Amino acid sequence: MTSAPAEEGGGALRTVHVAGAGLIGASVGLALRRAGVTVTLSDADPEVARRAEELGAGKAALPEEPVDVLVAAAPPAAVAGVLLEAVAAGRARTYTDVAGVKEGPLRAVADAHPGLASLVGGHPMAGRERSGPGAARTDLFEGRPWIVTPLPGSGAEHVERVEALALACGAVPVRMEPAEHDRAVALVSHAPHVVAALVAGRLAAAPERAVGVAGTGVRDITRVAESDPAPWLSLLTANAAPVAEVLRALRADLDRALDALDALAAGGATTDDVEALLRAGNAGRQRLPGRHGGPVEHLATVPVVVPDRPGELARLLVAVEEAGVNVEDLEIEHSLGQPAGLAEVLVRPGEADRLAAALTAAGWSVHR
Ligand SMILES: NC(=O)C1=CN([C@@H]2O[C@H](COP(=O)(O)OP(=O)(O)OC[C@H]3O[C@@H](n4cnc5c(N)ncnc54)[C@H](O)[C@@H]3O)[C@@H](O)[C@H]2O)C=CC1
Ligand SMILES: O=C(O)C(=O)Cc1ccc(O)cc1
Repeated sequence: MTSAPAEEGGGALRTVHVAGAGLIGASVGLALRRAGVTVTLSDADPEVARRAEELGAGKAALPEEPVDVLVAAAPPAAVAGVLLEAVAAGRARTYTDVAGVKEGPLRAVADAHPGLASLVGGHPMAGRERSGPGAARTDLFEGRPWIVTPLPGSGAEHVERVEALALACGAVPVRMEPAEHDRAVALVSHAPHVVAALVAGRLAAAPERAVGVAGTGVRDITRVAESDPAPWLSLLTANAAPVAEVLRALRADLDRALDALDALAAGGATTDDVEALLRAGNAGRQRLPGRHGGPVEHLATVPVVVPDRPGELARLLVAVEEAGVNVEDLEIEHSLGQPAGLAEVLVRPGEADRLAAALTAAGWSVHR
């Protein structure tokens, strides 16, 4: 679908060049093309740019004229080099990036060009565990925060143009200073990643019989530990000090939890301290915004037994559609060798009873 060029702030956004056509660069290209923007793409590996073009993310070429915005979508360690080359070649009116750390890469460019008004950092808070253009999605940024980090020298029109870029990608722009950004992502993304890796690492050499009885809790808390280490190594290298600060505070919490558990194990202590840490967890989790950046959406789960036969899941989804209910999310629990799996259909709370009744009437086994 193509619409008129994106109009919000800083004038219309008509032309964008994306340097780095991997997961994020190609997703930016796809989203901008959907918004009617003309996109050109380049990559250190021309084959990657060609694949992104094939998927519809833009034309694999350098721009012939300066574009409205150049987006550096290379790994964090390469971003400053990409921006410096582009600024030297005069490729755009406004320059931005999407790297997951902001202070280091932006300072390197600002140091070479003090007071450069056309430079504004950016970081979409959306990603996937896979990389490369083949993993790109047009709707990757839909409803997600896109952190925009102006520098002291950034001009207002350039900040607005980067916000227009975020909006054209379907994201919600949020302004922060680079250092505030780096502390925030250390807290909500980088340190949690390290903790997930540490928890999952405990399982690596554990007895098979213990790992074999794992349920959904440990899967939930270790999901991101499945990611390719390379991009996370770049992020942790570039944001080491803020991440260490979060982990040091966590170490103090862990020491308090140990004291409380040791006291319980020794007998005679109350459960107050352990309860306090569990309640602090409830309070923190409650503060996480929902998928669209608003308050947490509490979805209702309708668990349905799905026989392990080809086409059964598709048949279930058709039955949900026939019930007139929108699927907000879908999770599948399935153990090897079992003749059936459990599909957890997540729907708006007001619709769960109606869906359960409709599926039961249609012959599905609903576990509620
Ligand atoms: N993967 C994720 O979940 C997210 C990543 N980001 C940021 O997006 C940026 C790109 O990450 P991904 O798309 O995930 O990685 P990716 O590995 O899918 O793509 C990066 C691309 O940059 C290219 N590249 C490397 N050096 C280059 C250079 N000097 N000039 C031009 N292209 C170059 C690589 O060949 C590769 O195709 C990173 O800075 C990352 O921090 C931001 C939000 C989420
Ligand atoms: O880790 C997270 O919180 C994500 O939601 C995915 C992600 C990974 C890397 C980024 O730079 C930004 C977002």
